[in-house]
Amino acid sequence: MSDSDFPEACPADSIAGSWGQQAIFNQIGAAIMVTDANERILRTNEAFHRLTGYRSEEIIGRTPKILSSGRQSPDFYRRMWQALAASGRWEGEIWNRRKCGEIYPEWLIINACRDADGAVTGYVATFSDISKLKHAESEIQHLAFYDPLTALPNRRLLFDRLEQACMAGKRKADHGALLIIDIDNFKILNDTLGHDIGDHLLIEIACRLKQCIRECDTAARQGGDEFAVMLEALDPHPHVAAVSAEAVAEKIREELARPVMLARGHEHYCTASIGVSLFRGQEKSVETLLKQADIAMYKAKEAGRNAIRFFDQAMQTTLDRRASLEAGLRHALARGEFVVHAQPQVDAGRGLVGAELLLRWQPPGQPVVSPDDFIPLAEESGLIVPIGLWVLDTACATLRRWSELPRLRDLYLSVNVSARQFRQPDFVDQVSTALNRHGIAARRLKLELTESLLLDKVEEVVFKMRALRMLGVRFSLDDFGTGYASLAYLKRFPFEQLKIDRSFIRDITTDPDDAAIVRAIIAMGNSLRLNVVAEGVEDPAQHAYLVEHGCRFFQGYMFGRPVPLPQFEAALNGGSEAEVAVPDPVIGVERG
Ligand SMILES: Nc1nc2c(ncn2[C@@H]2O[C@H](COP(=O)(O)O[C@H]3[C@@H](O)[C@H](n4cnc5c(=O)[nH]c(N)nc54)O[C@@H]3COP(=O)(O)O)[C@@H](O)[C@H]2O)c(=O)[nH]1
Repeated sequence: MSDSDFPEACPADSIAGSWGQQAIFNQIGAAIMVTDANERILRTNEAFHRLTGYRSEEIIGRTPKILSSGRQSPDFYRRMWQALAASGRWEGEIWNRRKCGEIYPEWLIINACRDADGAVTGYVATFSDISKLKHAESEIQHLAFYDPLTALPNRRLLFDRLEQACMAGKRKADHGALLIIDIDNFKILNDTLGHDIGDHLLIEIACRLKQCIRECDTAARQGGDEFAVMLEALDPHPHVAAVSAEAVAEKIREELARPVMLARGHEHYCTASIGVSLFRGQEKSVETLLKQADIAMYKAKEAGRNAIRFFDQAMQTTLDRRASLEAGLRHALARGEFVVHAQPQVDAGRGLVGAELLLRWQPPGQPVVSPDDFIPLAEESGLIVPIGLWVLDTACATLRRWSELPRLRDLYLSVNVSARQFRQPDFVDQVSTALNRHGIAARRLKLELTESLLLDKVEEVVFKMRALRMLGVRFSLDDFGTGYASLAYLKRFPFEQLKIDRSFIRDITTDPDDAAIVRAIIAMGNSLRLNVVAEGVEDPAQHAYLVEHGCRFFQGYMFGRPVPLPQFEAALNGGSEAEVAVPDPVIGVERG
């Protein structure tokens, strides 16, 4: 039965009396209470007794005040009576008290009863307990705004609170600070010890973060191993605010560095990289603030992790430059602004065995942009996929041309393949399409991969490499020594070549540690039957040392700097070879 079932114009006692059949009244699921015009209770039903705990004889003749919880203000009741007087009806949420003293929320509908002259003769109230509904609502609310694992506010709630803090900051002129806290090497812990242990660590981190901040601050989990802390009302002076924020960041860093006892007896030492950005009022948007703190956090990572970095103007300048570079990069391919340079690779007798193709970006009217500046950007934005395809296609087209020139047809060409490009599901197809389109021998194409690619989804990487090896394509491991892969680990991957990173070659004749590392890499590489290439060879002393210790292939300024591809081809194909700066060039055939 709904409230509309009650007649609008009828005397209350007639409802009580004429519906005299208490049995019918009692079958109604909602609690019902009928009062006279003075609010004296005339009649109630079974549902009323179940809900309030009062029996009929305890309640008849009393007023509904007996149910009052005291939670509603006098103003609330004033408005309720105004509505009843005006429209004869009121509906809303109200907190009442059961006989046992328990306070509960109910949805209450009151209809005024009037006689034929329109005078109020009483009221009929129907109500139901909405505790379960409220509980479900608050659970939904919790799930929407809190992280289920750590019970910390989630990214959404943090965003709301940042917006509120910025609005409050405008009035108070105080600076606040946002700290982005990323747990170093969390992925390794998760992958090696399992997700349960990873979860355990995240919960412990959440507890420690809460201990480091004041009641008015917010600690949140952004997702994964990234947390955030919002510090409010620090100081009107940015320097003072920065000092306070740094003190909290340092406290967090120290607190997180204390050992954590994980399940199965693992004692874990955790470090964190923390980025800080100050804010005041609405000087910047919350999106900008989050971005800035994030950039500062990446600076902390770049500084070797376990560090704190503040976002500052220099970082903003970098950000602006990156944004304009990215905008330009989006059109660079379509506008034909990319070119490739080639750098020779030689054997121990200085015979040319191949070349590496290196990408250059030449925006019109501007200086050439170094790949070190635009490749990371292209990777982040995904543009590396079409750009990498273009390089691959250019390499195949070049090999096709070379195949018809006797002095060049035995050379191989190496191209760099970024992790994101390699991870494309159709990467194998992309390579084989490029090979077929130009009809070249796949063994002349060498793909340079870096160690970082080998640390994740190993089976997938091996599968793709094997598929391409079956076509004849060869693989070179680039920048070896800078990552984490050991030579034993490398045995799983079908590499044919290994390039010692140039940072080890630079001081090889003066730094005994670098020299020892290089000797070990050459010895192990040779024993694994890999062609070891030393890159970055700049002078004869480095070259002599490398030859003496068994290195057989070389790349570096000593044998030729990267030059535009047409210049490289012209020099080798009948032109002046000195232009390629390959001293004593002997066009050789690759060994091994
Ligand atoms: N995913 C792709 N990455 C690419 C591509 N083209 C280049 N790159 C990567 O960019 C990084 C920088 O490259 P670059 O500025 O071209 O530097 C190369 C050489 O110029 C430099 N080099 C070579 N010899 C010497 C030397 O004797 N001294 C010295 N100081 N530098 C030297 O080394 C770079 C070659 O690096 P590598 O590829 O590791 O062999 C670089 O990481 C490129 O990989 C591309 O098309 N796709």
